[in-house]
Amino acid sequence: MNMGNANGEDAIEALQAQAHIWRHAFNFVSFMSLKCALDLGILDIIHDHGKPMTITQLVAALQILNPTKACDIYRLMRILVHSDFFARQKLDNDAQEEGYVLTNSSRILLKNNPFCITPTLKATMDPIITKPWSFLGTWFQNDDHTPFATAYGKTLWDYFTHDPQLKDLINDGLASDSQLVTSVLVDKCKGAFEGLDSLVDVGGGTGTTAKAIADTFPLMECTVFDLPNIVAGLQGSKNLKYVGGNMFEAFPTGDAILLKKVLHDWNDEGCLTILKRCKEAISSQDKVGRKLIIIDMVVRENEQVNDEASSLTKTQLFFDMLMLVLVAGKERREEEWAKLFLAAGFSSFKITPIVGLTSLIEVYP
Ligand SMILES: C[S@@+](CC[C@H](N)C(=O)[O-])C[C@H]1O[C@@H](n2cnc3c(N)ncnc32)[C@H](O)[C@@H]1O
Ligand SMILES: O=c1cc(-c2ccc(O)cc2)oc2c(O)c(O)ccc12
Repeated sequence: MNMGNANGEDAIEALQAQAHIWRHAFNFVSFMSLKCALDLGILDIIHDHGKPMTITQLVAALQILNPTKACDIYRLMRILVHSDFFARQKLDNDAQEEGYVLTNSSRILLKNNPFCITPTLKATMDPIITKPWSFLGTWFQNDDHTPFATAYGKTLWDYFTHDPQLKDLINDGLASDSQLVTSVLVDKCKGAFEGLDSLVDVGGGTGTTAKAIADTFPLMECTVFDLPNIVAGLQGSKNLKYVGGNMFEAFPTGDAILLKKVLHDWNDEGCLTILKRCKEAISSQDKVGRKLIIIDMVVRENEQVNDEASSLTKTQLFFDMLMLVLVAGKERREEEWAKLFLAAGFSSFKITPIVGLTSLIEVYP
């Protein structure tokens, strides 16, 4: 563009650029409007109503005390319809009046949906988690570990020790995310676990994934290993136990070690230490078929064949930035994974995309 001598075409280009910038700058509006709908319980109210719900019925159910705010609920619903979280439907075939109904994207946020990801969303939407994004620029020009550390002067894990509520919020979020991935895992990727007598889920959190594996394979001895403050007081079962410790020091051995969304929390140096420990832990077994099983993202940066693939990659890149901001971790491409496995002394690996963003990676000693 010629900056000094603007003509009509320059102005059209500038208007398009402006619209593009505003669209991105206002991405947070959808996010915050959805947060408001969740805070007010609008999704469950519309679901429990059982048929399209008019704006009048919704306002009444929300018990809006100040009548001047009632029409603002319409404005909130309008942006949420535009973002595909709700749709408008005729009350019945002949009627002109319309009401709000849920869409696929809001049904998954209902409290009683077995795959509800509302806790994950609530964790990412929490002001403690969103504040460090404002420190990204400052962080690039200082020596801090993460923008989170720039904002709070401590790591996320240290923050948990003085704010158990944040710890529970993030753990509930990760557990709700695990529910969905794990149900697909034990169904579509069952073969990866068959024949194993023991499995240690390192960094296994509160055990959602290991519980599902232990239930699917009752003869497998499963161990959830995580920091002592995460596993304290958790009850195991016949073939599931909890062990507290530090994965950078030592963890129990097994035919298979599982690392689910653990390596994305660490930089390459941290991952290498964990991977070498995993290799030692499975090498001490004499079982044929022993392996490391990783569930994490494999970023498909250069393979966008259609709009859906391109949108999945974009979401993976968003998570990559979240890991940078919170924990100095990263989401990795296949070549980056391969380099780490080779450096840790593994001989080969196999990637199986599970569904959506995540893949199963089997790594052999
Ligand atoms: C992103 S979470 C993943 C949890 C679980 N695997 C899942 O998919 O829901 C990472 C886990 O690593 C654990 N962790 C962090 N540092 C650790 C350490 N030094 N030793 C053991 N576990 C650790 C955290 O407590 C957390 O539960
Ligand atoms: O807030 C989060 C969210 C995730 C997360 C959720 C869903 C996915 O499919 C991948 C990642 O992971 C987190 C994480 O690893 C962490 O250390 C802190 C926060 C979060």
